[in-house]
Amino acid sequence: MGALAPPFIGDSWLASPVYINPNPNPNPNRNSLRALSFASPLFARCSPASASNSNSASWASGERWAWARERRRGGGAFDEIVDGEVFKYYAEGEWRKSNSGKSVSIINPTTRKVQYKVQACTQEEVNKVMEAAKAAQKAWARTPLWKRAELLHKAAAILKEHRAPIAECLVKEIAKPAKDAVSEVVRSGDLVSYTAEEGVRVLGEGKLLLSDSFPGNERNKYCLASKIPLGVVLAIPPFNYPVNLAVSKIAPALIAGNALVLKPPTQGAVAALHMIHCFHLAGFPKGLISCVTGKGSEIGDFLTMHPGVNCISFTGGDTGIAISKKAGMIPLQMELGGKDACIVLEDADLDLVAANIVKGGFSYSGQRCTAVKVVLVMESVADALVEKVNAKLAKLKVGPPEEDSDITPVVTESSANFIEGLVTDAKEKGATFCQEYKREGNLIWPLLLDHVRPDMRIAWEEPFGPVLPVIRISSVEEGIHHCNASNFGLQGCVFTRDINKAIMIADAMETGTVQINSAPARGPDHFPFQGLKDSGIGSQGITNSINMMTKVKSTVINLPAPSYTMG
Ligand SMILES: NC(=O)C1=CN([C@@H]2O[C@H](COP(=O)(O)OP(=O)(O)OC[C@H]3O[C@@H](n4cnc5c(N)ncnc54)[C@H](OP(=O)(O)O)[C@@H]3O)[C@@H](O)[C@H]2O)C=CC1
Ligand SMILES: O=C(O)[C@H](O)COP(=O)(O)O
Repeated sequence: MGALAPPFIGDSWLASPVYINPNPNPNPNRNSLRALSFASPLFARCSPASASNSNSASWASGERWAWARERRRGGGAFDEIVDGEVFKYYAEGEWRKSNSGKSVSIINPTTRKVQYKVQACTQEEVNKVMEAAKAAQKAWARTPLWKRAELLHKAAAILKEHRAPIAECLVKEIAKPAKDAVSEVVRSGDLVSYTAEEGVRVLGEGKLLLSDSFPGNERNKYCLASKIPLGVVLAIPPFNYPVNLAVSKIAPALIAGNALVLKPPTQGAVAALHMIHCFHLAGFPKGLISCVTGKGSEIGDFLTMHPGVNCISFTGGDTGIAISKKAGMIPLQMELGGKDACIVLEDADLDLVAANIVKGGFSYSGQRCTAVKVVLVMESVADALVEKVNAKLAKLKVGPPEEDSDITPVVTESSANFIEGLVTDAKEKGATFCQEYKREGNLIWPLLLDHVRPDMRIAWEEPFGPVLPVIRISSVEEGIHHCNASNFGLQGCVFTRDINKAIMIADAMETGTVQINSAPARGPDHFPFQGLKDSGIGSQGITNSINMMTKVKSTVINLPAPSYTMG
């Protein structure tokens, strides 16, 4: 392995490349991949030169200068979160190095080189964080609601102020297109502010129940029910929204009076650490918020089975199913995978459908749980729809995230290999390729697969990449049947001009949300967001998350004799 230069240490960083690799052929896997691809007639691959600048030396140096500019915009605010070449973890209000002496590397999906390193925290460090969280939570629960809200508003403002350096991390760690990366941070600030306001409303109210409304009772008991915190909330977000899906757990937990321990995804951890620093700068009490880093496969079980955890809010893949079996008797909020179906009827506005399929299926290269993941279109309009979608796909810009390309490299090489496996299976089983399959490293060109049949893996599995299957159906019932036969049930959508039909189809689809005449989406962030079946447990969205991170406490006033208030 080559020597790592500090990711950004003042001016000295400017002089050194992000990664100094003495090996002229640093990525042996890349050659083996290429050998594999050229061996197969299916795959026409681009040479490195033809791949939209993705690896060129000039781009690499331009990239470093842009990075340095962003760094300066951060104004040194983030200096204390990094030590040498490794980012610190956050515990008891401080940025610390792990005693493990080990780090975890974060690979830039575009360059496929080490971009950052984070601490590999130990079990002992997790124990300490949990103890501190428990102690801090007691005091926090006694902090007036308006003060909690005030701090959250402050954190939101700091987060938005530092959107540029945080967005830059998202670009480098998860290859999120530059504009989308900024949007993620701004959206996160808005989410935190909205949560503060909503929390004041939702948690500022309780319920009064009078006993004489239940048969056989007089009015001698008054029940006062209010919402109280759970204790320590463990938040585990996925790589695709490491900031937004972290704050969507952090803000509701905090406003409700809980302490919060964050385990960020490895890809996206540095963006998450920057975001946590914004909460630190806002002045939250020591120990209330912590962020422990390390591979989920190594510290995940220790965290999720820790006796100090009173609630887990998780977003990710099948890992969530395993967590739910091990977690014990604590509330769980799980948002897992999806195979979001798009049902297209004969009377649909095909231009609208095509625009939504391209945006819904291919934005962030299909790496969204709410991406359109299978199109179920009536045979009579299928040719016309496929033609319109293909015309739009041809206009997408494919390349590095720094250039704000529409299609950027997928998050890891193993993810790209998985996607390729689905494509190979579809090819072998006779799907029609509307475009040539192309791949350069982790970068996969957008691909529409027509005439997909249920015996193909892509009909059921989520690629989490820019590959979309089209299944032609001869009846609406066939489309609903395919949607409901999936083990997932996150979102779905239906396109028709007939609102009565749309509502009946929406009712019949076994998914947490159905969008009528638009692609699936989680936002706006205060809308309820939930998955049925293997897609999740519970519901998110700001109000639902606040409620989920509380429990109800009742105090009953027992009068010696019935008492009725007079008008
Ligand atoms: N429904 C939804 O809202 C969303 C669903 N997804 C789904 O997530 C998948 C892709 O995201 P991805 O991040 O790869 O998902 P993963 O399930 O692999 O990882 C999600 C998070 O869990 C952590 N983790 C891994 N192993 C464990 C463990 N044993 N215990 C506790 N935590 C663990 C990961 O950390 P580390 O990175 O260190 O491994 C990461 O922070 C897709 O299947 C997609 O459908 C993604 C986004 C949203
Ligand atoms: O994690 C995901 O993929 C999301 O929760 C989807 O959010 P979006 O619909 O806003 O992209």
